[in-house]
Amino acid sequence: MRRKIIAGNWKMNMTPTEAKALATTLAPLVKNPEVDVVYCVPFIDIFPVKEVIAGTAVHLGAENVYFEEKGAFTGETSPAMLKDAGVEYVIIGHSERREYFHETDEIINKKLLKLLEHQFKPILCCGESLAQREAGVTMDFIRMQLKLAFQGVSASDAAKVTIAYEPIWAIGTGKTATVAQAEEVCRGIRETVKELYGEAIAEEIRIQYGGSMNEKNCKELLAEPDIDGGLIGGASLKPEFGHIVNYKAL
Ligand SMILES: O=C[C@H](O)COP(=O)(O)O
Repeated sequence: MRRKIIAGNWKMNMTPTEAKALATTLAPLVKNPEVDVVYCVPFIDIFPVKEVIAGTAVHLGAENVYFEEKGAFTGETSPAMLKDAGVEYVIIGHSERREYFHETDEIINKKLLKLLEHQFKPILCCGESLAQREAGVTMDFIRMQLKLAFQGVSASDAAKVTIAYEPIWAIGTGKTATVAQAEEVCRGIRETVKELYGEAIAEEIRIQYGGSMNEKNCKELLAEPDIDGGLIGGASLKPEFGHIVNYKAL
């Protein structure tokens, strides 16, 4: 039985002071022993958030990483830096990074390999645009994204990855995929993992849905057999995140 994983992606929100206040507000709300809860926060918020979640069950995550070990890469953050700061999960391949920062599948593959080398738990995002959905190529596109991202990754390492399915048209738009659409793609992702690594890894790997998930739609989405959690943007910045973590009680 896969454990659910509900992660907040705070994106470029929250100054260190605000981050500390948010983590403090959320502290009494995010308790659910059945769920892995992760806060993926901007680099500059890692230390203040770490201080607040110390001694709780909340896991610390980052929103990005660079794939080189160290050196003249102004503005970048290495895996060793994140490891030393206590980060456990790292988001890679988010559509915002692909679109605004021109991250290619090749870059995402390098990041995935580097994170696994350093024993992180990567959260690998994938998802189609509206044009791709309307053209009927959603699953072909995602299958390609996954095959490229997982190049060179061993089966035992693959199981450590969480895959986040995020339809681009649903991110921050208030337009959630229907439960059937989300489950269909998450099942397709599991089938792709099975093609790549076999049934045992496909059954083990966790797949999240992300895209306008909120306290109103999370219970239904999380009840689906292939949706093992959520990657939450907007709603992770509010007390609502606590309700999502306790989705069974909604
Ligand atoms: O990483 C999170 C997603 O991009 C979803 O963002 P959202 O919940 O604001 O739509």
